[in-house]
Amino acid sequence: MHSQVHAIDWQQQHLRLLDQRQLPHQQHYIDCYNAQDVADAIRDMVVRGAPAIGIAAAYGYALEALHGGDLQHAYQVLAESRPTAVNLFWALDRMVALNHSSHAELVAEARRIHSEDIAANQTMAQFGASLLGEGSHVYTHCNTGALATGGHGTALGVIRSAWQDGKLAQVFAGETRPWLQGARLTCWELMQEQIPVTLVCDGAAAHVMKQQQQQGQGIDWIIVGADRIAANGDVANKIGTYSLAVLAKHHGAKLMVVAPSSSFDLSIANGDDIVIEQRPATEVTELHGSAIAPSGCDAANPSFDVTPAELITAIVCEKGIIPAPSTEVIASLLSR
Ligand SMILES: CSC[C@@H](O)[C@@H](O)C(=O)COP(=O)(O)O
Repeated sequence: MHSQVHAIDWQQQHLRLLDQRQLPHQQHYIDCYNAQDVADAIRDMVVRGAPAIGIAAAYGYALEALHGGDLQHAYQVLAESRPTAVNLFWALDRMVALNHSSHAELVAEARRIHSEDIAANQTMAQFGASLLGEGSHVYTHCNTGALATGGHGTALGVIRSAWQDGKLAQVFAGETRPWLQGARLTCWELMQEQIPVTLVCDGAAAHVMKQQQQQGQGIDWIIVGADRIAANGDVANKIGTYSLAVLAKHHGAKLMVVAPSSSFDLSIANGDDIVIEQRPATEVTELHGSAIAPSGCDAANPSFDVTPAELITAIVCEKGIIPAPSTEVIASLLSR
């Protein structure tokens, strides 16, 4: 692993979370002592990114046990924090399965969920990087790095590993309105490792792709993460991913989705049944607490969208590469 920040730090009796709302300008930490503290941190975006949300929730559940709290209540508040990332429910279910265990065993399980995620990221990164050719131009969206996971990252893990393999010419990072995870977090992570990144405002993606193509330096791969992958390979990810998938088709770019097996939800046949989180309108109508839209303006703020499987070139998880995702291939790979 590299010198990446620790977004989630277990401190024996409490959980320390890097407050991602304040990045890149301040590295401020928030201490959580029970499940409610962790649920608040997830809902308020202190910790975000599907795998990181799952890991934090597992620690939140363990904290409640450690301090003799009500585990049913812990499950409930954590499960209600954010609806789309299935990793949250996957991690909580793993904890509940150990309900009659000691608090030490619950803490150990949370730590296992954390370390398994880091290992999965390393494996996926190698698989994903193997798909890239020399001198690749890639485009990513939101933040899928060390901050969004146990460490290393999913899509950003592939980008990190491809850079180490000498395969990358340039990374383009979409800013990702309204929380600006791309601008604030992805550019920060990449610049710390001197990986060449150009920040692109969301509305400029089509133009940048056309321009790169005209210059003979077209985007080879769009590489993104996932919050929930349905049985047929439809992928819910940060709002704007679907637009990029459509653009990729028009501009001859391939689309790679990188996510651990904990992001798959085989109980959902296709993406239509994935619950899309709607966040407050003020996140769109205000910037840093100042109004940018007329007072009383209505705003839609879906946090995620669903990209149909047919637009995805490959899904990469720690169990392998799924080219042209379909229900059959996904079921077969995940059962290994
Ligand atoms: C490895 S993170 C994968 C996804 O969780 C990521 O792309 C994303 O959409 C994060 O959304 P966020 O709202 O910041 O939690």
